[in-house]
Amino acid sequence: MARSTQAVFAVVATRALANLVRAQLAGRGLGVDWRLIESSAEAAVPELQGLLQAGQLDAVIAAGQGAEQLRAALPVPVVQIKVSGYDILRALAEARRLSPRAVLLTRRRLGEDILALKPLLNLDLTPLIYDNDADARRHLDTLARAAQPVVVGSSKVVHLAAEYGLPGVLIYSGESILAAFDAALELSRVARLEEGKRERLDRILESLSEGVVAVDGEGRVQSINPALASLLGLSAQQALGRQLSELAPELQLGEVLRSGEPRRDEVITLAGRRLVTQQLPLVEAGQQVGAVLTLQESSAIERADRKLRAEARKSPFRARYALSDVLGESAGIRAARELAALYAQADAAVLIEGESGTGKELFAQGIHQLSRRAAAPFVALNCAAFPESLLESELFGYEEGAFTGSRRGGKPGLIELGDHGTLFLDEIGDMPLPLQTRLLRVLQEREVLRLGAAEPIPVDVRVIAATHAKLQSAVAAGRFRADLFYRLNILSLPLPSLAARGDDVRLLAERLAQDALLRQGSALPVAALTEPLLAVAQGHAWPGNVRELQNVVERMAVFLAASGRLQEGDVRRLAPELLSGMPRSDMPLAETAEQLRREHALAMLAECGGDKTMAAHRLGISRTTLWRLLR
Ligand SMILES: Nc1ncnc2c1ncn2[C@@H]1O[C@H](COP(=O)(O)OP(=O)(O)OP(=O)(O)O)[C@@H](O)[C@H]1O
Repeated sequence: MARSTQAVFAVVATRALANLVRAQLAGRGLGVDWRLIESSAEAAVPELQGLLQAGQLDAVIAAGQGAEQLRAALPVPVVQIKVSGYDILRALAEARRLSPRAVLLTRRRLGEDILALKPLLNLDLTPLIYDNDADARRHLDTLARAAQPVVVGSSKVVHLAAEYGLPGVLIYSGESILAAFDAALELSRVARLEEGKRERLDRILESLSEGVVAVDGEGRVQSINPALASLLGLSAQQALGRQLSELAPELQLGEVLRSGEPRRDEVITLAGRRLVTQQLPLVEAGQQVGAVLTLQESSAIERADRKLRAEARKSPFRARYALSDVLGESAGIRAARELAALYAQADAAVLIEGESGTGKELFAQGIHQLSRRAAAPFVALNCAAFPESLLESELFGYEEGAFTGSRRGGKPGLIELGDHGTLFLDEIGDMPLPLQTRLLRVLQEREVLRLGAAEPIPVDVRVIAATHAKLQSAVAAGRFRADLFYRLNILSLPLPSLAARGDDVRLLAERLAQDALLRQGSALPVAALTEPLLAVAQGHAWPGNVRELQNVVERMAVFLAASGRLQEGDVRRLAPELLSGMPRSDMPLAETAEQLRREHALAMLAECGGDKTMAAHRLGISRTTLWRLLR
């Protein structure tokens, strides 16, 4: 249906009103296309329907009962020309000019308050009501025989009055007609907006490969998209208005219509296909007005699920930490942070040396995040965690058929997946010699050869390697290739152990405790955890560094959140490793002996369940000596 760009109105009016419309509207720029149908409402219906089908009708304007009839017959806005108080006054004044007597002949009582002003008009006015044409004629016949007044009324009344030789005055005014045009303009503007929205929605529904159907409160199809209609072997047009359950008994929305509750992910079989349905109530202004059902092929969902999982597998290739996540204010950690920030600006290989748990991966991520490679992948691999063959295929990937059981289409290795990004190789010292040779080739040639492949693939990765042991001794022992060592150790970043970081232990313990308590949902102050912990851990060597501290804090937080209180005795019981730790290598001998004595005493105290008298007795010392030791 071609639609005209300008709004098109039809005015339906008879005789006197038609003349007024012509006189009022001719030559006026109304910004609309309008036509006058000079006939009764009933007789105008076929012509109006024709206009509607041709897309040439936005609104109809008519008067009185005719407007009501047209509203019932047409699916377009119908605006009624209203009679205002001013119209009545104007018509009565006009009547007064023609005669001192007038009759207001209308279907309904009109302008009661205006009629109250009758004495002012100096007019002998009688209001009369009529029901139908015969009734109107009866009144007019009586009037013609007797008083011979002027008759004020609708177009039809004026026409009938003329038949009885009575002068008539039309009750409508030009202003009422213009007001009706304004109302029609507004209505058609809103209707066009609504239609535009509906059309857009239809286009969207048409473009969906999923089936969609909406029903009204009685389960009748209000809207259906071609995907579902064709599944049902119908056109959308054929399905409209019919009961959905008749079209396809498998598609049930009755339960949703009854309960107003959505039903999700139900599996049905329709036309021999396994489909997953979603059924939702349709609610407008708080009222349930129907329900909507969508259908999707289960195989499409499975495909999407596989794809999502594959995507999710890729996401670990992102760095989660920045250098700002490296906590600590000790000179050692500050220097390391500054060095790392500097290295981030370069693109050469970095070798991070530090004990286990000192934050080597954290620093590697931080460097990547601050480097020009930040938007590309950060791929981490622990070389100590895999046997040689697996490590090789993980790193370099393989071609289809490279070995029995190799995946179809082959598999890219981490070096390839880290293209344009950073490859973090933890525990590089544990990399077997043959793989060291292959890695060296990647770094020299900037290309990777998948296992079983003939052609290398160019790659651009920055390598950050890490080691807990001095790599140089592995080189000296012949376990690590010297040339690879020099390739990796261009920028070297030594990380201090936690024990060498002084006050950082407290700072880290406090920050970690804060996070751990939050995770436990505890509102207890951080000091309730850190004070007893740090008191017991004094002098502890922290061989597991920050990771060890993290674990201990986590354990204490769980206990504290559950019991509401943490005492030194609890710490000793929960973290006995804090007592049996080896003295640190950088301690003077006197301190070492002191620490060993204290730890032994603490262990005994823990064994005695915190009973100091018993612990002192078993240690063979006085309570005072024990107290001094533990101070
Ligand atoms: N300075 C620090 N500030 C905050 N958290 C830290 C710091 N150092 C380490 N961590 C945390 O300690 C844990 C261990 O760090 P990371 O894995 O980086 O250490 P690593 O040296 O790579 O250990 P490993 O050699 O055992 O793999 C991580 O959870 C990390 O976030």
